[in-house]
Amino acid sequence: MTYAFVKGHGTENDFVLLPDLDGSVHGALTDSEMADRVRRLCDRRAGLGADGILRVIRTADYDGPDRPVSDAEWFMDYRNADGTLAEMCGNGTRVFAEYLRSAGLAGDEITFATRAGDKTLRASGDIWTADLGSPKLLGATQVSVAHHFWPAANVDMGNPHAAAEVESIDPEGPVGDLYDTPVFDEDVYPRGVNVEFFARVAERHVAMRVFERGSGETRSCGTGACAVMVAAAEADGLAGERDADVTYRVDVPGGTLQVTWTTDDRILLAGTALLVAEGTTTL
Ligand SMILES: N[C@@H](CCC[C@H](N)C(=O)O)C(=O)O
Repeated sequence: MTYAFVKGHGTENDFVLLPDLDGSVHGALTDSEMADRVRRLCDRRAGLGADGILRVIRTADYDGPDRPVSDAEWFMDYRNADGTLAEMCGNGTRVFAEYLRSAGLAGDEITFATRAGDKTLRASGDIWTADLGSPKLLGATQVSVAHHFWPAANVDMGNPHAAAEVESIDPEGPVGDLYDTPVFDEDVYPRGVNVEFFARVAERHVAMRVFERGSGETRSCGTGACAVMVAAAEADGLAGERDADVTYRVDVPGGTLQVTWTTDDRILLAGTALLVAEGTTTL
């Protein structure tokens, strides 16, 4: 079977988009067949290569796991490179919105469904800003790599994060090459976790690396950048009531994101979204 794909990325967190505009292209697959297809597509040697898949489907046509309850026309069916489902993908929301705009299916503002609820995005030129809703600060936890241990903030952005402040994110330092999953508390995160390491660059400016659940180390993670911002802001005493919005610059290996925590407790993630290729595949 041959079907269409589009390749895109947000700060080099890359995705294969699968337009499934009437639900008939991938809808006939069982869950395990779909997971196999995702792994084949994301394979960086034998496939197209991606950190995850964004299936573009009408909410009413989606009949798979975690069916959203939403009046929004479109559903972002996100899957990690290992075939697992995730609730949310921050960079993915921008790339998904850019696809809908470029296909003439949306304008500069759109609300669509995700497994973590409806999300609204607005574009200004090639920068999309996603309103990812209120973060949940769930206390302190711990992560470790190669017998180095760090306290981490447990932040829920719709999906789970452990954000650890470190002296340096240099791969030559204690954080290392992040080939393997950092050790985390499985009682706190029974369904796995995305682990971020961040270091201070300047006031309200941090740099991070991430090991993503289901994808390994990636060049960027939007919800991870939000979790890092929330952890840094909490450490800076800004997690309580704010009388003005607070913005942090978050550098990732693939670029730069801006994260704003508003006075009404919403997290706004701003960054680029680029579509770089389209074609057909038999994978
Ligand atoms: N890269 C994404 C997060 C994708 C999901 C994550 N790996 C998970 O399993 O929760 C982002 O930009 O937020």
